[in-house]
Amino acid sequence: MSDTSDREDRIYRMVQRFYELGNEDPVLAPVFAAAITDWPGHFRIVADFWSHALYGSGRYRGHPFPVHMHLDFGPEAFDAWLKAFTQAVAEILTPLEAQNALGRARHMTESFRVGLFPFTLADGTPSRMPPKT
Ligand code: HEM
Repeated sequence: MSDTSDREDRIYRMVQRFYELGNEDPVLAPVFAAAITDWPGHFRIVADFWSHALYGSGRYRGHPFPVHMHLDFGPEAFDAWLKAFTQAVAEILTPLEAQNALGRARHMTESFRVGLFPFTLADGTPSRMPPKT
C-alpha cells in the first residue's frame, strides 16, 4: 500500500472507531442516531474532513459549523465528543497525527461552544438562549 492510501485507511478507521465509542456514550448516541442515517456516507465525509485537516488533501470542502446548528444537543456533549475522539485518535492514528487532530478538535469544539451557546445562565451554564429577565 502507498503511504497515501495507508494514511487514508487509518483516518477512515479512526472515524469508524470514534463513532463506535460515541455510540456507546449516553449523551452522544441519541444525537448521532437522530441525524445520521447513511453511516458509511457519513464516515466518508468525516474521514475526508480529517484527511483535509491533517494533510490538506482537498478532499473536504464543506462547512461543519452550519451542519451542527440544527442538532439537538447540550453543552455537555462537547466533553463526551472530545473523550471519544481522544481515545479513537490515540488508538489508531500515529502519535503526530493524533496530536494534530486533537489540537484541531479542541479548537473546533471551543468555536462550536461559543458559536452555538453564546449566552451564560446565572448558574454559569452555557446556553443557546439569553437568560430570562
Ligand atoms: C458536541 C459535539 C458534536 C456533536 C454532538 C456532533 C454531531 C454531529 C452529527 C450528528 C453530524 C451529522 C449531521 C448531519 O449530517 O445532519 C455531524 C457532522 C459533522 N461533524 Fe460533528 N459533532 C460534534 C462536534 C464536532 C467537532 C468538534 C468536529 C470537528 C472537529 C465535528 C466534525 C463534523 C464534520 C466534519 C461533520 C460533517 C459535516 C458535513 O456534512 O459537511 N463535529 N456532527
